[in-house]
Amino acid sequence: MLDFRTIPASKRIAMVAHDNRKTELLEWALVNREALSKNTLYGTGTTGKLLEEKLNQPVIRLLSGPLGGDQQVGSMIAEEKIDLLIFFWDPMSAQPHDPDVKALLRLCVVWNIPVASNKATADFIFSSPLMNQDYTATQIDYSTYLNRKL
Ligand SMILES: O=C(CO)COP(=O)(O)O
Repeated sequence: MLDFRTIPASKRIAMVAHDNRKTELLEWALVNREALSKNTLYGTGTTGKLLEEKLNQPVIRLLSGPLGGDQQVGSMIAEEKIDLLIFFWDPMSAQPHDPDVKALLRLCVVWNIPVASNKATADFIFSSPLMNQDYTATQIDYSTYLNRKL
């Protein structure tokens, strides 16, 4: 259940792509340039730089993924500073920072953050009426889980 609260309709969107999927993300971003321009964009180092050039829109740049960028995005999610993640990760190649990628995707589940890993999902999210509403993805209630008997 979504909780309609304080976050304005403009979303704080983190955008990340592995090297083999950067072109795909840039293509999607260009097609959706107008919708993206209504939001605040964050990106890992290289992805952020390429997006800024392509969109001619400021992208707040974090570190490159292998240097800690994924962890920075995860930390922002845990601090409720990111509303939505578009992460085109590479399903065909191992990354040196695979544990960071997994940790980021895990935190998205913990904090109930919508994640797009491909164009189809990104399109579904961007065409959702929820994009124009004030909502915050609230943390799943883990109290039962945490109180469980071991
Ligand atoms: O490696 C990444 C995500 O795991 C992305 O990092 P860059 O945007 O710096 O290429």
